[in-house]
Formats: sequence, C-alpha cells, structure tokens
Amino acid sequence: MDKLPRIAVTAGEPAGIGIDLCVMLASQPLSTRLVVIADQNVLLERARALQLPLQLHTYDATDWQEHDGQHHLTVLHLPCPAPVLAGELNPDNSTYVLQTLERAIDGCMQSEFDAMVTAPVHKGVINDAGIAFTGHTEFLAERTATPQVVMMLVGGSLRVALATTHLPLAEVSKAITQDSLETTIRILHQDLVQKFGIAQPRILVTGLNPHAGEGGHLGMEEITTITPVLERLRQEGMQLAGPLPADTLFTQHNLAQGDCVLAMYHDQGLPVLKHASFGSGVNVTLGLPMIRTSVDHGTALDLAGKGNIETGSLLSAIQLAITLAHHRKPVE
Ligand SMILES: NC(=O)C1=CN([C@@H]2O[C@H](COP(=O)(O)OP(=O)(O)OC[C@H]3O[C@@H](n4cnc5c(N)ncnc54)[C@H](O)[C@@H]3O)[C@@H](O)[C@H]2O)C=CC1
Ligand SMILES: NCC(=O)COP(=O)(O)O
Repeated sequence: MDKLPRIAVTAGEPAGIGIDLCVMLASQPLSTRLVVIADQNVLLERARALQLPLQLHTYDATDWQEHDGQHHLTVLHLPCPAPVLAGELNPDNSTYVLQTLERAIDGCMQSEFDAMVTAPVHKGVINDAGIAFTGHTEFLAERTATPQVVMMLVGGSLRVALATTHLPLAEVSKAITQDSLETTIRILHQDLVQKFGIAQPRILVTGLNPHAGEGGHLGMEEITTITPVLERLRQEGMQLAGPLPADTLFTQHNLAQGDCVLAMYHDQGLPVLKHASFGSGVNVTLGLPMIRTSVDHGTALDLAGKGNIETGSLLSAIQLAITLAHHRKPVE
C-alpha cells in the first residue's frame, strides 16, 4: 500500500460514548486517512456539551486528507431519525446505527475503505426496536456472506479468541460441534499467521467444563468434541495445547507457552482479558474478507456527554486497523 490507509469509523449508538470518542478523535493526529460515519449534528452537539473544538468536513471519496488532529473530522453524514439525548437510549435510532455499519461494510467490500473500526453499539436497544441483533461480529458475517468468523480480543500481552460469541450460556455446549470448532481453529491459525505474522502459532485451547471435564466426570465435551478436533489438526502440524482447565490456563506460566488462548465462550475468556487491559484492548474479527477492529468496551451510557472517558481502546483499534491494512496482501 503506497498511500495512507483509508479507515471508516462507525460512531455506534448515538446516546453512548461512541460519539464522544469520535469528537475526541478530532484532536488526535494519526498516520492515516479517516472518515467517521455518523450524524454530523449529533457530533457537533456533543462537542458543544463536552466543550471541545470540532470542525467537520464533508466526506468526498475523491479527496481524502490525512487525519491531522487539528480538531478536524471528516464525516460521512447519515441522519438520525429521532432526537439524541446523551445517555438515553431511543429504539427509533436503531435503524440509523445499522445503516452506519452497512455503509462501512459495503465501502470496505468495494475497496472504498481499507478497514472499518467500530465504536460501541447497544445490542439491547436494537433488539427493542424489533431487529434481531447479537453483535457486530455476527452482523459482519451475515452482511459479507461469511459462514463462520472468529472474535479475538487483543490486550496487553494477551490474545483471546472465542469458539462461540454472543450466546446464552445454555446454548453454548450444543453450538460447539467438531465441525464448528475445527473451522474456528483453522480461521484462527490462518489469521495469526497471515495477519499477525506468527509463523507457527501456539494456540492454548480451554476445555468447556470445570477442570476440562475431570476425565469425563464433570462433562463429556472435552472427550467427545474438543480432543478429537485437536488431535486431527495436530496431524497437520498445528501447535495446539489442550483441552486445558480454564481456571489455571490464565496463569503467567501457562500463558507464556502460547501465542493465543482459544476460550469456548464469551465469559470464559473475556473477563481475563478485560481485567488485564480494559480501556486499551482491541476486538478484531477474524475470517472476514475485510478488516474490522473495534473497541473493547461498551456504550458507557453513564459517561456519555460528560467527558472523562478513556480513548485508548479506540486509538488502539485504529492503530491495529492501520497495521493490518498495511500488511494486507492485494486480493488475487
Ligand atoms: N463493541 C461493542 O459494540 C460493544 C458493545 N457493548 C454493549 O454496550 C452496552 C453496555 O455494556 P456494559 O456491559 O455496561 O459495558 P460498558 O463497557 O459500556 O461499561 C462497563 C463500565 O466501564 C465503563 N467504561 C466503558 N467504556 C469506558 C471508557 N472508554 N472510558 C471510561 N469508562 C468506560 C462504564 O462507564 C461502565 O462503568 C451493552 O449493550 C453491550 O452489548 C459491550 C461491549 C462491546
Ligand atoms: N464483548 C465483546 C462484544 O460484545 C463486542 O461484540 P461485537 O459487537 O464486536 O460483536
């Protein structure tokens, strides 16, 4: 890539801190070209509430500028249908939130953008609007017609990927089949090699049950599902440890043996990562035909419009998107 990457940032739920983060981004120089997809009036109003300087430029796909950090922001304006009050959710704005995502995804798929970075959405209010939605990860998979993707969070020295994403706990066991787990590990392995430059990734795989099933006395999934997949993929040369008891896998000694942990479900892996790096971690979707990174936190409605929020996760997400965009091989 001979020019600076073109990054589309979606501002997320308009009542949340995604808008504040985008306003604050205007004062942060970055070695990239950047467009925020959001309602321009909501951005201006939030800047006034935060008493921060902000000058908007209308997005022009033929005239990208470097993001200079001099209080300028390039905006691709999509209007919110309902008034926005910081901290107060309104289901009438959910279609707008999804339109910002669709615009960014379509732009990435058509090579208008090199990557998309997402500020947080509120999953509950989108569902309150009558739209089935579990997360960006699943939405991106559907919109790009990708049968399976993998959520991975990167924070500090940790990488934690998940075998399942946003599922009620009661549905996790049956969602992990030999086929789904094998595909997850293949995607994870491939992207660690190709996108993260790890020639021979060592993946530490958790069990599902306490003590990785205690030899079948505390659950059978390790024996019937996880172990056969790991044995099969080891035959291909993949370096896979496990299934390992999740409670002791995250000790420093054990983590030093791997490049990435594959946890079986959301709350098995992410609390550890967020404990280690909340506010500077990055969520990256693997297996997509495009680059997508995201903040590690949610909409923080309690803080919207008040100032005093951490921008580290958004900046890290943009930085990772820039790095991945520079490394991306041209599509063949
Ligand atoms: N990438 C995304 O779109 C994500 C969206 N969410 C959604 O966000 C909504 C709220 O989720 P919660 O569990 O309440 O998590 P949350 O991350 O919004 O808030 C948890 C705590 O962290 C604080 N916090 C979050 N971000 C912060 C920041 N940048 N600086 C300072 N403090 C910050 C909040 O004030 C709150 O005390 C949910 O609907 C959830 O689904 C959650 C995680 C990621
Ligand atoms: N805990 C991660 C999270 O909820 C973000 O998910 P997604 O919206 O990026 O799929």
